[in-house]
Amino acid sequence: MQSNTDTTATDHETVRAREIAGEQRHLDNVYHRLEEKLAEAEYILEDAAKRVHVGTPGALAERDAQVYRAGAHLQRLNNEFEDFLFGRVDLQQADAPEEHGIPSNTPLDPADPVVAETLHIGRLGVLDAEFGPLVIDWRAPAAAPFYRSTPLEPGRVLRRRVIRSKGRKVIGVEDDLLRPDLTPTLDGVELPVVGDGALMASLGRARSHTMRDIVSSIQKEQDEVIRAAAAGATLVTGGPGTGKTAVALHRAAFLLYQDRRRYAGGILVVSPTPLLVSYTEGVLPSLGEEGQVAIRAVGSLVDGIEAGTYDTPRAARIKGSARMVQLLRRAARATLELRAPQELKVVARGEVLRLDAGRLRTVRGNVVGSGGTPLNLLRPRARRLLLDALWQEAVRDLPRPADHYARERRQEEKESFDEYVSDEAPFLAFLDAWWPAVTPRRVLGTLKQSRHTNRIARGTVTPEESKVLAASWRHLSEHGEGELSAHDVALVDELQLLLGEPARPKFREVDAADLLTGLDEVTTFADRNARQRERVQAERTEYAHVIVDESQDLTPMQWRMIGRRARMATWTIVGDPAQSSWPFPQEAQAALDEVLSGKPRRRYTLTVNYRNPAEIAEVAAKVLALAAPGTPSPSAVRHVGVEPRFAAVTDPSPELFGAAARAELELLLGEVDGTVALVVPMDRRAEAARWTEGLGERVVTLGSLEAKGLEYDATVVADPTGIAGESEAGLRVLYVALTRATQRLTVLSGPDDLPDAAGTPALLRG
Ligand SMILES: Nc1ncnc2c1ncn2[C@@H]1O[C@H](COP(=O)(O)OP(=O)(O)OP(=O)(O)O)[C@@H](O)[C@H]1O
Repeated sequence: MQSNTDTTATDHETVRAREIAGEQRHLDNVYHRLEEKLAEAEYILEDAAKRVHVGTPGALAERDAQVYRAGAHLQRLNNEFEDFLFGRVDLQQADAPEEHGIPSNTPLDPADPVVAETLHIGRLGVLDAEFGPLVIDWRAPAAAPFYRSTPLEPGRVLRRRVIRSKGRKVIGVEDDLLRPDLTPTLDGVELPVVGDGALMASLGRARSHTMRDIVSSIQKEQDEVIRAAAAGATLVTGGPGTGKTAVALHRAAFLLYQDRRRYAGGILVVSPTPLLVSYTEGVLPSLGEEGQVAIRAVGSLVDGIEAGTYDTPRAARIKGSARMVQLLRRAARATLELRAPQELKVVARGEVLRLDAGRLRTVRGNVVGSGGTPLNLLRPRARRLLLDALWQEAVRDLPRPADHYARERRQEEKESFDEYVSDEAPFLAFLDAWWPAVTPRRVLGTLKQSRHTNRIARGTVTPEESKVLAASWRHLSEHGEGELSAHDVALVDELQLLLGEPARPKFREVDAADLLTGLDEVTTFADRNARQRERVQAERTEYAHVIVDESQDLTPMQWRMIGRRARMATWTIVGDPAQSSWPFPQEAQAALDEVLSGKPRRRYTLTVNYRNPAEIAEVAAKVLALAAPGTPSPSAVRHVGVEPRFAAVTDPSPELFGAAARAELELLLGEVDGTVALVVPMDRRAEAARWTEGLGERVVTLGSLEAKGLEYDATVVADPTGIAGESEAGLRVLYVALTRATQRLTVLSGPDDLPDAAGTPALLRG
């Protein structure tokens, strides 16, 4: 005979199985409909292809538009969605009819327990043959109650359900009853409630090397950010693990859904490291969005350059500072003048004409003027002013023309003089040497000479700082070839602006000063064509919306670089000042203010830590109190029942320390199913890579700055004192390292920071 508890358990299983079977029927209907839509899209494509012979421009344009729409539709339907259908809400009767497709969220009678409407939520909207909603796109206004309703503010929602499926098979449902005070009914039968809630189930899962979307469990405060209006700038702060990265990516998908035409202009997501880029890259495709969103590391924003080295904290601090603008301006000019010939000598009109060093200096000053035109674009102007100066030499001893006819004749002579001289080999060779095309890398190449750097840096950085800068570029060739850091990339971008693209000699050279004054001479088709091409190229570096992740780390120079790609854009900026590795927040804020200049801002704070269990969050909070006193810790939503482990190596030998780190990693590999990370000070990365050799793919070794934004099932933070002492921002970097784990944390200290009797190293005793 069965006991009472057994009976209850069996009943639960029966109810669960029945509910799963019900959702399976709905999912089968959805796939059936999707197949019909797929066939329709294929037909449209074929039909459009047949219309290739219809000749009128209007018909061809319509065909193109049709092909585009059908192709996009096909691509989205063909996407292999995991959990295509993931949510359901059962709603009370609304107090008002739908308006503009948005259902009222207020019940006619809050005490009415009857389910009047059921909505299913999924990654894409699917309509049945009668245009009734089979699935509502998660981004549609009608789906908002799924994310916004809470037991405190349930709106019309009686029950919220998360549906889990694999391929086409429903494998589980998790319910939240939002009106426990009522006994909701559907078709006269009590509404069953299955499972313990979806959020906890999803947070407890093992982590892999890629981030998952959170579409089935977005929380209310996160949903408000995702659906915030696009205009101006949306600024989001929140502690580690509060979902800032996840929210930022879901917001990109939301914006595309809401205004695909506008955001077809491109959404740029700026990430701090290539590691975080590859970690987050899969999220948007899993939401059905690809193509319009470019996720790029801050060191990869300039085409053709991939930052590959790290600066020392000292060098990074100088390179990131806005003082570099002035220094680079001078460096660009100095590079132009480097090895410039001191005399111009040409033979024309039967005599030798010369411009000496003093005269050349004056001409150069006039070329540059005060307009701030990029140096490379000034070459046509340099050519013209040199010709003018030579002409003055040529007519030095002639009387001034007396009347209009004489002036006209002189002008004609000047024109043939210009034509003759500008084709002369000595003049051309001089121009090449005196106004060479300068590349950003070439400028950096000159700065590796500390004496040169010191000379031009006067008043912008100290002699000692210029030595640090020069040392950081010592590995570059004279032309600046060699690996660059993420901070260098921002400098290259700034230089690109100061220098401009070198003029293209193929076309008539356009005087940039004329362009600036608005005087446009008669242009050839080639000119217009070339300019048009330049404009299109320039537009490719501009985006309609820019999302900045880990914004707290951006330097003023990096803000300037990103700002140049977002002149017309709206913004979403997420970050956590307490995790900042940039030591001068006020300077960075000033650069951001300049970039956002006058755009309206809306601010949000995320308060719940979904990553770290409370046991780990508590240790991190101690470091937070030191790193950013007064900053509140986000509250952790779960406990794992295991305290972080503190281990120590008393012997100073690096080998013993390495062996201990390896042993700790092996221990953790046995305790968790997913990934395990070892985080070490930046300058111990090479030795740490040796400690972990052969431990397999689940183990990752990271320098402290590389850990930004990433997460693992378990982490070993080795040499916390070393990490804290790396720079002025070291404690904040340590705070980042301590908040990467979803289940287990081990802190391994060396002899500099031995634990007390309770096992806690001095640094973490708080
Ligand atoms: N609503 C949610 N449902 C399920 N998981 C969530 C939810 N919100 C966040 N998470 C998970 O919590 C973890 C932390 O999220 P995320 O990396 O976006 O946080 P973050 O605020 O960017 O953290 P950090 O500042 O440390 O980089 C991720 O695994 C994410 O999937």
